[in-house]
Amino acid sequence: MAQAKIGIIGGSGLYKMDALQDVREMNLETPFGSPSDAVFVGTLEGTSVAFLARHGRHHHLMPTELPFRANIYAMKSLGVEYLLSASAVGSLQADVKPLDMVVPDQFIDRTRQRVSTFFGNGIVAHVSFGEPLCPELSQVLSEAIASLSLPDSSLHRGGTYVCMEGPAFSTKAESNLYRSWGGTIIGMTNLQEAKLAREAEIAYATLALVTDYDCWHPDHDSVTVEMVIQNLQRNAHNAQKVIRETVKRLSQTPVSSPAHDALKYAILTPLDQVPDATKQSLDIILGKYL
Ligand SMILES: CSC[C@H]1O[C@H](OP(=O)(O)O)[C@H](O)[C@@H]1O
Ligand SMILES: Nc1ncnc2[nH]cnc12
Repeated sequence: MAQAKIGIIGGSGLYKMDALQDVREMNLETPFGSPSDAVFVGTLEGTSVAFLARHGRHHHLMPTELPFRANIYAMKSLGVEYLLSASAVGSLQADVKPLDMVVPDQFIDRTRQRVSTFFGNGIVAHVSFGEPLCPELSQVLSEAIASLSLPDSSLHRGGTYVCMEGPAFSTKAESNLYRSWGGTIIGMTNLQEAKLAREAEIAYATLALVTDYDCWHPDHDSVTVEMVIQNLQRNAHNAQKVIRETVKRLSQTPVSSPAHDALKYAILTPLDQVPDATKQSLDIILGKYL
């Protein structure tokens, strides 16, 4: 039976959910290794949710080192159908200010060293990714933010999240290039999660918390970790409020997401041709098609 239909991945500055009650700490193993940390399953707004600190509770994992597959697989194994990511981002646009919140609807992938698929080893699948973030879940998240009327924080619905490799921040030339491409915000983590969540048929949406103007803005200092953490600390309480409100709304009115059937027409390899070991390691993801 599902332990939690809603999952939360907390990024920089969001290492635990304060309001989570009756918490169980679950140390999960997956065919793709261990997740970033234990998954905390508990009750939020009367609903069972699973929380994972993306970089570990002591922030010991770099973006490049994140066990993305294990993290998404662990969420899937708990029965998660909706996954909310809370992430720190830099702004690439003047009207997107530090402390604002963005619910992006697109990505540009500038990563170079990451595995972003569960497939291979005898099974080929190509999921649709034209709408990389779930529009329905993003809508619930946006409505939750808007309903809270947070002071000092504007909501931006839609926008392009540029996902870079890191760990060093961008050069000015890169930052300006991303601006010229129409990028709205920049971060280092969400693209792989969104792809893997899609392959695992989990609806995924991002609450992007703006912490800085990266390094392009002539009137603002270039991003530093200190700046990111300071602004996140100012915003952490609001982020938790938004997550609680989203969970409340989602549990009252669950949305149906195209992501929940993402594999229906995506798998090219006849399943009776897939090696047993591969079938076994993808059991939780392929289950309903086997
Ligand atoms: C601490 S600044 C850079 C760091 O913050 C963001 O992390 P997350 O997406 O997990 O909130 C960014 O992607 C970098 O990993
Ligand atoms: N400017 C920036 N670039 C990449 N990741 C970030 N996370 C927060 N601010 C960032």
